[in-house]
Amino acid sequence: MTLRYLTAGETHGPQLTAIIEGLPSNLNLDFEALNFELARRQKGYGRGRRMQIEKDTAQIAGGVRHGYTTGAPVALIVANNDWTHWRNIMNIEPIEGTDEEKRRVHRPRPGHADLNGGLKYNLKDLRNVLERSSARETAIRVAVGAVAKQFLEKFGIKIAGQVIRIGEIEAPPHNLPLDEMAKVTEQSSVRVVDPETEKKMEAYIDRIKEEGDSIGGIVECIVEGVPVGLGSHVQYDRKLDGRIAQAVMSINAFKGVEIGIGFEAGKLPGSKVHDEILYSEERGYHRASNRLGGFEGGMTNGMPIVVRGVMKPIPTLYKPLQSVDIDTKEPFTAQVERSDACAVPAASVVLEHVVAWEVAKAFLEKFGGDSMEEVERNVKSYLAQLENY
Ligand SMILES: Cc1cc2nc3c(=O)[nH]c(=O)nc-3n(C[C@H](O)[C@H](O)[C@H](O)COP(=O)(O)O)c2cc1C
Ligand SMILES: C=C(O[C@@H]1CC(C(=O)O)=C[C@@H](OP(=O)(O)O)[C@H]1O)C(=O)O
Repeated sequence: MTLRYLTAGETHGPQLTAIIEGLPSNLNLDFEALNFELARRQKGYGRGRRMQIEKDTAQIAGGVRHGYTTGAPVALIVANNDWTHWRNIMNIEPIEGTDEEKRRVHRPRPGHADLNGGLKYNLKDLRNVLERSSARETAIRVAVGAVAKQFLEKFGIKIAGQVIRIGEIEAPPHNLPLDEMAKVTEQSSVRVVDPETEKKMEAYIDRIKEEGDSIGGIVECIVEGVPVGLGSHVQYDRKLDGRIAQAVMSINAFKGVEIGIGFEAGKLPGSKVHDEILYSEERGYHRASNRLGGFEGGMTNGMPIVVRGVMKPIPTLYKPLQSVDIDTKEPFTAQVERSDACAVPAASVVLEHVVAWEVAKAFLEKFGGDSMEEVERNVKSYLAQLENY
């Protein structure tokens, strides 16, 4: 059984829902850790007022008893506190009233899904598009990814993320071990290690906000402890680097993805790109460097997976941008309600979780098993095979 999930729910509807299928039984879930991940996603300098309304926690509505998975589908719910303010507007039953009362949206925002979704689904109320295209959905994706993260932790696989750039400000490189990096970035309002960079990024976001503008950036995620051989070279849709790229690009506002040195690889000769192969008794096969970010042939090579994604600036701007009213076909310059000015720190948490999911999925494909005990046996026997190779 492959691991899979679907989500449903609107940003101003009552809740977001996910169903995960294919998790082995007897996985002990730590609810506190799960909710901690949801809280992490809500933080970050530059977020709008919505995050003060929400206090995301996950409820489990199926597939878990006494803290352990049963092998049945796991149902997760994250409620929207803001729904109470949108009850009438989001009514599922038909309601009488004017457009104003229903708050019909007829002015599409450049950069958001509004116009394309309206045209494609033949919807004259663009709210029907934006409600689902909103990155509110990343809350439930983080809940799903947090379950995957906990599964991976049982096998010694750890994941952490950081912000690399916000607009013009780049974080300097550092050599902190993964655990340390996770601890330090957790204390940072912009998820960077260096306090000077944090200050600069905060000031930069303030300036952007004052100008009525928005800003994007670059985020990174590192996965350590991954065994050799997740994913496969034999078929395009089994290449794990390709699947991770798809997952990263599916995060709202992401416009690019890199594995390892990524686009730099196009500028350098092969001798400065490929990671030389070494062997020692204690470490077995390993690499002299990790420029390829843990992948060759769509398979993990045992080095840490390093993934970066670029987030464009938030589309909803206070600064007017030209658009066209779908009722009158007249141009207008958008005036806006509330929005995030910068959600890059939050996006770095989302990145960690979508990557965790893809790694967990590939892990279960490789090792199989209906219970944690069965997966553990399969992993152990594979690791013994590697040792004897
Ligand atoms: C964590 C996060 C928060 C976001 N917050 C906003 C926001 O407040 N306002 C907005 O217009 N877009 C926001 N976005 C981006 C939009 O959801 C995204 O641009 C939109 O769904 C269109 O999809 P696309 O940019 O991937 O093409 C956010 C994205 C993320 C990842
Ligand atoms: C709700 C979240 O992000 C939202 C993503 C979003 C968008 O258009 O993507 C727009 C904003 O929502 P609202 O229009 O209600 O202010 C953000 O707050 C969240 O991250 O939990």
